[in-house]
Amino acid sequence: MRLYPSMEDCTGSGYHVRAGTQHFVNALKVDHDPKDIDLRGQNFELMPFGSGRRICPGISFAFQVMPLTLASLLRGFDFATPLDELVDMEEAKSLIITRATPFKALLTPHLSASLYD
Ligand code: HEM
Repeated sequence: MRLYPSMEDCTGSGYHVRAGTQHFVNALKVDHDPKDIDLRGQNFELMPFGSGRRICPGISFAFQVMPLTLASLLRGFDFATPLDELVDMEEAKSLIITRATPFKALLTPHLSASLYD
């Protein structure tokens, strides 16, 4: 989605970065009450939208739409795992956090069929 990736060497905060360098932010997990975590990229604990100058420009739109989307899904469907097993939260070894086993969910409509048109 990045419109203008940096194609040349550049300098930021005193660091010289060569063109083509892959850059990863090392987000440290600090134990805070989840409701105190700022998702707008301010405190580096959880940055689903990135941070700084290149932070996701869709962030405000996403904040408006996500609760409605989630509420609609929860209102319209029962969620379960295929064999009713607990969700396996084991993490795979990777640069970013991914699941060791893919997450599978079974959604069952629980409202009258006409409401899903
Ligand atoms: C839950 C929803 C979303 C999440 C979690 C998300 C996450 C992200 C992340 C992590 C980045 C990279 C930021 C960085 O490099 O520092 C990004 C970039 C971007 N996002 Fe989103 N995004 C979401 C929704 C949206 C929406 C709704 C739009 C547009 C309507 C959008 C448009 C963009 C664009 C254009 C960029 C590139 C910005 C740039 O490179 O300067 N995103 N997003």
